[in-house]
Amino acid sequence: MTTTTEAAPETRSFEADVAKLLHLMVHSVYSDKDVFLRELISNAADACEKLRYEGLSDASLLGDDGQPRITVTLDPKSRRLTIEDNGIGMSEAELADALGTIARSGTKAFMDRIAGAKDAEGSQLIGQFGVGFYSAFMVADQVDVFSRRAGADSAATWTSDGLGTYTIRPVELAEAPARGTRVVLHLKEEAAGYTEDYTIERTIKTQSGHVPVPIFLKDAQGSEPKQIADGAALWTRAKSEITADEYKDFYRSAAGQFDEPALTLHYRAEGLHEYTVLAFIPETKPFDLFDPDRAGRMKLYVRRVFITDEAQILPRYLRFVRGLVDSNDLPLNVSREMIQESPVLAAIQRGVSNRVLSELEKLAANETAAYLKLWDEFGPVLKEGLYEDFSRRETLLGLARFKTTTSVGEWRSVKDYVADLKDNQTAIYYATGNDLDRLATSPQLEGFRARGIEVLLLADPVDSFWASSGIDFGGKPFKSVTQGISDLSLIPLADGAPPAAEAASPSVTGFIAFVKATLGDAVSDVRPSDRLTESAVCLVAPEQGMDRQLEKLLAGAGRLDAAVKPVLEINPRHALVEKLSALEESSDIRADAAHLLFDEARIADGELPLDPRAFSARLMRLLERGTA
Ligand SMILES: Nc1ncnc2c1ncn2[C@@H]1O[C@H](COP(=O)(O)OP(=O)(O)OP(=O)(O)O)[C@@H](O)[C@H]1O
Repeated sequence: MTTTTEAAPETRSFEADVAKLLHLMVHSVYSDKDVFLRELISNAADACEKLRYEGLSDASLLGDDGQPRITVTLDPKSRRLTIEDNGIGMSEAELADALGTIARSGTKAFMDRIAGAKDAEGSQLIGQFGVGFYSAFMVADQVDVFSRRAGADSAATWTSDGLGTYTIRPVELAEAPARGTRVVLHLKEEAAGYTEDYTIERTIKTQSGHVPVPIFLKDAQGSEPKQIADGAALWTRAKSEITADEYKDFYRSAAGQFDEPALTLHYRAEGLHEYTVLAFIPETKPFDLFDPDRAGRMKLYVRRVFITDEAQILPRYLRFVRGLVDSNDLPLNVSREMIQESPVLAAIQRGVSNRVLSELEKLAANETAAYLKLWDEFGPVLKEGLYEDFSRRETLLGLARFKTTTSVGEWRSVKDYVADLKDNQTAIYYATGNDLDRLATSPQLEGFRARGIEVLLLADPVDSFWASSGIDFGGKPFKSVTQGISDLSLIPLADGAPPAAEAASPSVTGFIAFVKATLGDAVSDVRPSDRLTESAVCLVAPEQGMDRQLEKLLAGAGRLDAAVKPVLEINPRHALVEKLSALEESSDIRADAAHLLFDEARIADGELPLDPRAFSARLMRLLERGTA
């Protein structure tokens, strides 16, 4: 006999993020409300799988009920829908923790995005988020959860109307399941359809027919439960017997995604190690793909028992792949930590990673359009591998696709690029920046265009890092267009004009020396440019310096103490430069012009003038002269 029911119920407020999420959920125009059932069944199945795992080391947790089961009960009269499992259950503290907060990372940022989105877009975003337990409030105006943790001799209940607070109190054991969790939905009037036998059976079969726990349906209190899903793990069946729809449903329920899988990979590895892989590449990016805390989403099973989803089966740059690996060789009765260190797991990690990449290669070779769509979504993540995974660098570079100065919006591979090298071209040139359109018009590219040299336009933040990490393709190094004296002078201009140094007249050479003396320490050099054909000036990095974009990124993140002084390049053929060079040496316009040219180059690079006040004073002076 327990006395727990005498304890007063405790009412608590939801964490701010939950309250926001609930508000969004209830008010969303989200049309596909059926997903609440998928979410609750997936939680119930997870709970059964957790128990199966804990039961391995402590059989007493299973007691005399070793068969995992999910039971859905319909009660049209009182408009209630109940989902019950005999899984791991939750203690009172766990109830408060799990159903009062949101543990997932990136939630805050996600909420802000939804709040800023328009209606239709917002509901699409909710879809990407994987709505979780709280989706119950899309169809219910009250939710009661009764739970008893496996092995515990107490039970508790959680109840809420989803409007800001929830209440938790201990309950008599008889009120809760003997083990596990019962979720009771008090359905809203317009959601009464969810007590219809046919609707629920169809919804469960399509959404959750392949969860690895059997599902039973009871069509009224007390009636005999009917099994509607057998809990056979889909991945153990032969590939030839599984339809595309079955894969899709499994993917959706396992990954909590709403899209179609862009690529499905199902195979059995045999030989030294035996394991089955069922993995999916989604069609669209999950919302938290770039959240630094986002871990991989591949589950590890051992002989159909779920072990962990933290085994990092795939490297970080493949974190968009969802699915599972079921191993036959890993020991079941060791801790998760020991499994992490097992050489078998290391072999699986290697094998699966290589296989995913080789499937991507195949797709790239055989189904270009599908591959490019996938690259569009996940390319920026895959490119992280170029500096994180040296052993697979070549493969990853082969998979990479780029927009370039000559590709007119199409994607090009490095192989395509190298096939079109100009005579004497010894490097693969690239320009980095934040924005593709602005990059395409940057002055540094002019000389490359004028020589017909293709330049890769790299606009993802990750690009500055890998591109400047000493990477090459077939012996051709990657070189930034802002870096060093490029070997451009060796490649003739399309119009046959001579290289810059030869093009510079003595007066221009004199003017360049004057600019250098005037700017002093602000620059590391001033020189005639082979890069420029239309603009008068641009900034580049010195020969040994870092790519300018990378330097800016590092300096912005406080990771660089003193930025290296840039080189100012001057176009000796530019009309303005010729005019300035022709001015009397005593002309006081020359000094102002030297500073203004430097500031102009900074602005073209997306920076502020070095000294904004001095800049405007100089500009004013020149304008006044011009209008005098
Ligand atoms: N039936 C259940 N049995 C045991 N614990 C549960 C059950 N339902 C929910 N929980 C607990 O509540 C937590 C929150 O559930 P919720 O569905 O919101 O998110 P999640 O399952 O962690 O994430 P996701 O929906 O992305 O898979 C779960 O992580 C789990 O700890």
